[in-house]
Amino acid sequence: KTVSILGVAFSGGQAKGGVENGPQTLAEFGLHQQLRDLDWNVTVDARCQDLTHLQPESDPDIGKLKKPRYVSAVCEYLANVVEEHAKRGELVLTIGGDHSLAMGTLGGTTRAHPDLCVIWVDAHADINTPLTTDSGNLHGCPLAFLLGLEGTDLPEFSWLSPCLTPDRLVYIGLRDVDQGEKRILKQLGIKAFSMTEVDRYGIGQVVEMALDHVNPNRDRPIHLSYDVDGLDPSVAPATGTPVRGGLTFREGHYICERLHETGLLCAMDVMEVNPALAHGDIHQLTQTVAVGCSLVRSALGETLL
Ligand SMILES: N/C(=N\O)NCCC[NH3+]
Ligand SMILES: [Mn+2]
Ligand SMILES: [Mn+2]
Ligand SMILES: [Mn+2]
Repeated sequence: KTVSILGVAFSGGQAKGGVENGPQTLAEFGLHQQLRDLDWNVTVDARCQDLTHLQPESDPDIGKLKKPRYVSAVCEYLANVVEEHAKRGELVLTIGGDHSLAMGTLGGTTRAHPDLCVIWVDAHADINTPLTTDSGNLHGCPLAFLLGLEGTDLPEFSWLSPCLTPDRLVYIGLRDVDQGEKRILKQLGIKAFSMTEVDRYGIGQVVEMALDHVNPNRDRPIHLSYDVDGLDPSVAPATGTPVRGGLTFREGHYICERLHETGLLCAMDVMEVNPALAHGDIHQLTQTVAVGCSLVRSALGETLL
């Protein structure tokens, strides 16, 4: 079994510097060898390492959207690389970088696995459209583009055809959803297990209900898109938009352990690790990087016993 690791040093979907160093910090923490030790054949694809050459000379806002052409170009490139690895039957592991990259990862994996389902672990819904976004930061919008929602049919994103339907998406960990996003979730009937449901039912039940919703016969490939801010800030402090009341260390890992058990994981994204936001505290940095690596190990088969 082969896992292809794509480190994508990209921060264009949001405004805080440092998230582009996520991939390197996880690599330096030893992630690659850790996966080899779990009997994975690890290939590291460096093509997405540094995509700064894709940044256009000028990239004026489109409406509120910031750096639209840069984000689009990076995601288009990433989608092609992800597609290549996914079509070879490899598990595609993308280390970000900000969550706008999901337009690339899911853009690529859905070409190889059109019947896939998505488990989106995040404090945020990341489903703002160009019309509902406040900040214009595209890391808050990837799912709107992937679902082809109103206003996402921009010529600058013409390479990305809608590749996801609402019934194939389920969230775990939501607790900071914009008003416009709440409307969209309701209108589209998208299943979301917020932290309220995690507390009400427990993570074990939540993951089963999530799988029952998007993968009732347990026969669809699963793309796990993991924003580390889904975890509580006490667990993963070095991230751009921390929100209190998140998943515990164990809840965060249980999701990965359970998804490994399905044997259906085709891709995993680990997004929004920002080493620059450790508040100068080496422990907060190490803690966040360590949890990023352990989430991956759990999704790739590491067990406690
Ligand atoms: N981390 C973020 N998304 O996952 N930030 C953007 C969301 C703001 N509504
Ligand atoms: Mn996110
Ligand atoms: Mn988030
Ligand atoms: Mn709890």
